Amino acid sequence: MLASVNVLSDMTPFIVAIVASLFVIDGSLTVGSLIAFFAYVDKMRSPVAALVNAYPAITEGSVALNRLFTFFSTPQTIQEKANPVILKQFTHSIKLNKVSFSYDGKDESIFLIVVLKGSFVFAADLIREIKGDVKVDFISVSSYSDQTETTGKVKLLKDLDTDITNKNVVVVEDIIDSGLTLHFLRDHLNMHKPKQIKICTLLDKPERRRVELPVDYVGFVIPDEFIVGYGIDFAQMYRNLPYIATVEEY
Ligand SMILES: O=P(O)(O)OC[C@H]1O[C@H](OP(=O)(O)OP(=O)(O)O)[C@H](O)[C@@H]1O
Ligand code: HPA
Repeated sequence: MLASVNVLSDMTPFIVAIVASLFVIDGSLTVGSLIAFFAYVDKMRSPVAALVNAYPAITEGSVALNRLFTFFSTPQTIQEKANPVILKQFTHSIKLNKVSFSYDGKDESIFLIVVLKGSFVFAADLIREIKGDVKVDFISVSSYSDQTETTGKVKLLKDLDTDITNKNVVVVEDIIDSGLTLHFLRDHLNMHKPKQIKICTLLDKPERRRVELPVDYVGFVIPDEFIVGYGIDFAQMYRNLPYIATVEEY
């Protein structure tokens, strides 16, 4: 439609020139009138051409407006409580002591694989307590979306950058809940043929386990509560809390 209007508008001067020339030959139109008419036609054509050229910008604008309306009319998925409790300032801190990992009793160098995002605070504290050779890489997975229940689908967002073939790997997790994340990760990492994989987690919630998963190093076994703080989130919030807290009523 737009193209045909454009073509028609471009062809107008030619059509007018041909028809008017025939009138001039015929004697029913003077050359002066033809020139004046030609000038008028061009003036009428310009606004139509400008409108046609502006059409893509108008369409883009209406799509953008539509998106804005959709954004403003989307209901909030996380409802704030009417009277939220303000958390008091905590003075406690988390301190890791006497950290060591062993592989078949041998003192070999290790390769830490930090599972983003939740483990970044724990891993930062952990790695500074490790004596001896240690290398680190990051892998990013997600399965909780903005809710307190796993979606059951683990999405790999970022793979390792380094080759771990024949390496002594320690996977560093913040929390193990259903176990689905580490189950997926263990299978994924095994494809790279490491020498051994050990699993280290700050928190373990065994009551919620959906799959069997041997865990080698556990900081704390915790009850079935939703945890936030120290890198751990609820809908991407609260990772900055310097302590570990539980979310009520979920
Ligand atoms: O044992 P699971 O039930 O699988 O749960 C554990 C996983 O859930 C959290 O990650 P999340 O998907 O929330 O991503 P995040 O680390 O980026 O917060 C947490 O950091 C673990 O990786
Ligand atoms: N808190 C935050 N993220 C989580 C949890 C939790 O208790 N369990 C699994 N992912």
